[in-house]
Amino acid sequence: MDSFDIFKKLTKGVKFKRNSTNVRPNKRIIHNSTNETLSPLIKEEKIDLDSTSEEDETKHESDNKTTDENVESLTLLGNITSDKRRLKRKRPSKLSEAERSRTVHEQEVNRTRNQLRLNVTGKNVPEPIALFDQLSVNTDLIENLSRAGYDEPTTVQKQAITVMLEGRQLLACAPTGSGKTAAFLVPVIHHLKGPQRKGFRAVIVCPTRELAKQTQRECVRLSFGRGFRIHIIHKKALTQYAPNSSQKFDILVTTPNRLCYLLKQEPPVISLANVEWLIIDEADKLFETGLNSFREQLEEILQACSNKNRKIGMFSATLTPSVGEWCKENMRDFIQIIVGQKNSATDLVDQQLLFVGNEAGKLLAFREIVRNGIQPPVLIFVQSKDRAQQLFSELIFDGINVDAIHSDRTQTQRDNTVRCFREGKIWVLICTELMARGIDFKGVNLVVNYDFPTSAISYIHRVGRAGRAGRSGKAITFFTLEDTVNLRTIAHVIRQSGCEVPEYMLTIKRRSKRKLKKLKSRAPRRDLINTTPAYQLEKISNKGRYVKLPKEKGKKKNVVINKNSE
Ligand SMILES: Nc1ncnc2c1ncn2[C@@H]1O[C@H](COP(=O)(O)OP(=O)(O)OP(=O)(O)O)[C@@H](O)[C@H]1O
Repeated sequence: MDSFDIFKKLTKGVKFKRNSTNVRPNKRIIHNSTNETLSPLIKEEKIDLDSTSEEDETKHESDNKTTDENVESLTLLGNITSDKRRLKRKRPSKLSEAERSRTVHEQEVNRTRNQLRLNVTGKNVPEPIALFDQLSVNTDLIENLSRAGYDEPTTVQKQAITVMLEGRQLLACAPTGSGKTAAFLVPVIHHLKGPQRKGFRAVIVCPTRELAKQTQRECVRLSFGRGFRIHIIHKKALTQYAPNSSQKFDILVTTPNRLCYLLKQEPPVISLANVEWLIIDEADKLFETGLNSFREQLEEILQACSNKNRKIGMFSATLTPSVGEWCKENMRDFIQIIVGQKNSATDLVDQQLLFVGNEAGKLLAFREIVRNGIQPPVLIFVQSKDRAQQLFSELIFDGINVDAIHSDRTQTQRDNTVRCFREGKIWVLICTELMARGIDFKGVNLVVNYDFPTSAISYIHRVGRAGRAGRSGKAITFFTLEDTVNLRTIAHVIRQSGCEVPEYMLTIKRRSKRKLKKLKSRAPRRDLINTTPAYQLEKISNKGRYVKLPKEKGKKKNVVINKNSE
């Protein structure tokens, strides 16, 4: 007779009240006291706790009957113990062979998703692919991908393409530079098949014109041979639009403002009635506070896309709750994909925070970086167009091949600057937040946050201009005492992406939400970027903009002025 049998005899006829609430408090105490000799009842509770999480407690209580058969070791009558393992009686499986192999397959798919750090939510999510060849699309599309140098799909492409190919609506969040553009273009091109002269059948909305142009280029490249007419609304053409203008086009890539301008005309001069796919790129940017009107614009665009089979795809490297809420309200049965950790910076960029003391320290620090040698192309982010202009005036006198891009420059100037930077004619490009989102400059080696970003989201996108398509890069972020409000948050983002930050930064007192919100909407006031002595400056506006007085003849420095961009 073993201890279990003794236990059974001793407790014959006794009923244990498992649902009794006065047993519960014991659980926590017992969980921590491993070496105590406990009564069978209490010990049983201990084992139960070890094998479950708190969430499972309800389920667990109903399962108690089977668990007491699993008791591994019982302490009875002092030291009499039994270590006999009583095996759980197996119930004959009711699963059919087909069901069993389906379950095994589902487990394998889940394992693959875990390995890819792919988190999906939604009903009946299609499987991710491993190779482009596995896609059920025409071979010309695969050839175009291969011609673009895309040998293997990136993680977001592996899952998002299959989801959209099945006609499912999608909200996708994947790191900067991870190929989200092709992830939505491939299924859109597949669904549209070829030109039909039915007017726009796909609309892609981007926050800036630069990004819209880049997306249009990628669309042309990936749809090569299909003969699609891919359109961007040009400023000049805004006045020339007529209701039939858009009939000959298939795909529209646009900013929300221009599209809504045309939709608002009486009667509307653009028709979106045949749109099958509406893609919102950099979705959270368009939902940012301050750009509230985009919600209204989106309503307008949605109403204009009156085709009842219209599908929506939302993409970004960062997501805010408002985007998720909007999707729940407006996208029936959508699937959500998150690659890696939500709202994190790319781990391909080596990130560093540099204390520079004050404004003057920033210029010194940047000059030091240049003295130590930089590998172009380099992007420098400042917080305003005025500061972009001020920094440009300083660096141009250092003989650096530099240019600046911001919203005060004409569209032609902006286009030329981007082209010259892409072609390597400009080495250092000073920019504002305008260029932080989506812009894909090949091989940016260094991003300098000259002015501290006003939010973690802004930081993630700025830094993400380097380290794209699997390449590595570097980011240096200057900070002064004025920037400590946001320092802790950004230090955490840097640490999360695997880079080192001093311990004290992670423990700086958390700032109030109100302060962080205020900072997000308005960057701090900063001293002018200027090393020219005051006597050489003449104030020209009450906005704090200055011009340099002409230098005396013969004293001019040897300067490389970039004429390409003009
Ligand atoms: N499968 C692939 N293989 C190799 N390169 C790729 C692949 N897919 C995309 N790329 C390249 O990766 C770069 C980044 O792609 P893309 O601009 O689409 O990134 P993104 O995820 O949209 O970034 P962001 O969040 O900054 O907008 C581009 O240069 C693109 O050509």
